[in-house]
Amino acid sequence: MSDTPKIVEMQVIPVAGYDSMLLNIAGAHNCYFTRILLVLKDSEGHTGVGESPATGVVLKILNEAIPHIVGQEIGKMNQLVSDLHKRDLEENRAPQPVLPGFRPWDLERHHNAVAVLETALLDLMGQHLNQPVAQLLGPGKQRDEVPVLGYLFYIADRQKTDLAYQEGKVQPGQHAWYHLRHQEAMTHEKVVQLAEAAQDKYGFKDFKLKGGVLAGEAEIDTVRALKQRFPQARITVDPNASWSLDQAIALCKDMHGILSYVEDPCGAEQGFSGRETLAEFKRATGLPVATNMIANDWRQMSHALQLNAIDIPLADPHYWSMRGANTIGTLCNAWGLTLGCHSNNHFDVSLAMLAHLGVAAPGDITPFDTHWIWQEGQHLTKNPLQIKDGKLALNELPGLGVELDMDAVGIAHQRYNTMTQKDRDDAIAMQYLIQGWKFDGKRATLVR
Ligand SMILES: O=C(O)[C@H](O)[C@@H](O)[C@H](O)[C@@H](O)C(=O)O
Ligand SMILES: [Mg+2]
Repeated sequence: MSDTPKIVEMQVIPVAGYDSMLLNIAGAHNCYFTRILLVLKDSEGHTGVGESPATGVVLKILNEAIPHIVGQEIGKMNQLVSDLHKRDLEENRAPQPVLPGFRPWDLERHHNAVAVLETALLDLMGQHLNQPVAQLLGPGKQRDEVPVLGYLFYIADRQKTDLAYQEGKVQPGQHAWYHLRHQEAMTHEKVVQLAEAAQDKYGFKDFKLKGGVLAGEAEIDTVRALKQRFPQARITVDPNASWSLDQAIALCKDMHGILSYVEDPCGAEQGFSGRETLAEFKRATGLPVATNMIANDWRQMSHALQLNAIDIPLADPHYWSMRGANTIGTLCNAWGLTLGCHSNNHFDVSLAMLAHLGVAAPGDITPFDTHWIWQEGQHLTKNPLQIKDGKLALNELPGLGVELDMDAVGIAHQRYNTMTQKDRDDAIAMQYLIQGWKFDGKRATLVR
């Protein structure tokens, strides 16, 4: 049996990039977002990479995994991933520090370690086989392009803080989007202006509004304004389950033809799980439901499907893993559901991960989430994919198809090292806007 290449080096590199003061139920994004790059080098001279959300727990799990990975053959990928999953679960079972600004869907972050290892190994395996990662997922490549949506946020006034947000100064010849994405946008008009600039720059046909920020009625009015400006667009809103079931029904029941689907309109309440309240919401409104909060492992997924609670599972490869998310795509195709993909702020390695997942997903897919438009320009690879006409397309390279720009990675790593608060905590920036602000999953961020 011929050996496959051996892993000769494993680097775990936390990095930070600039972010805008984007608002959501957890508060306001700080001026930096953090990610982890996992870099594997093998005896054939190939470099495999993966990107993950960054928490101290994920860093700890990955760094402790190094001696278990280096020296192993890439052909043992499944064994290496499942062994790490077992160690990850043990880490999970240990009493976890309650993260500041803790949010129920943060738990999946701890599976990030397993997912990012699998991604880097798939990158190496693809290079060894001279195939794109998409061909190693499920039934292989299904399409050439992946539709992605314009992910819109209300943006707070960064000048009310002393945090190091980018000003986004108008540069001659630069697209207006690069200025607007740093400016306050708290009205329907300003959000529509963001959508117009994003559509002009990236060609989006569909939009998602991050809700859970203003009163539900105001956010529905913003959705109406977006639909009026872009009558052909599929539009959704995601209040991260901060609306009560009754409130969600009242806000959405008359939105047929305006909202194409709703993401996590409600969640656990009064002893009922989010799976149960979403099922009731669907029955009451007839609107399709997407989620990245209540169907985040196979046990939750089974209950969600038995209750007919969801239509669009947002399978994020950063916690399901690339192959886990692709399996959900297979399940969606067989069971009449529609695959979507959740995102957090990310760099261009994650952009490539989303693209390979989308290219290989069987059946119909809904436009994938991506936060890339908020970070585009901060490249950590030499050849980032581009969003054109609202779509992503793979390049011709094997594996993940990315080549790290180690100078840029070094700068982003240094930026991470300068940060005092490294784990995400949206309450910090939010407390500049509302003194003493605390996270409350059932109260919109600015409704205090
Ligand atoms: O503020 C954000 O970037 C979003 O609220 C995310 O934290 C969140 O996970 C979002 O992407 C989602 O779809 O729920
Ligand atoms: Mg969501």
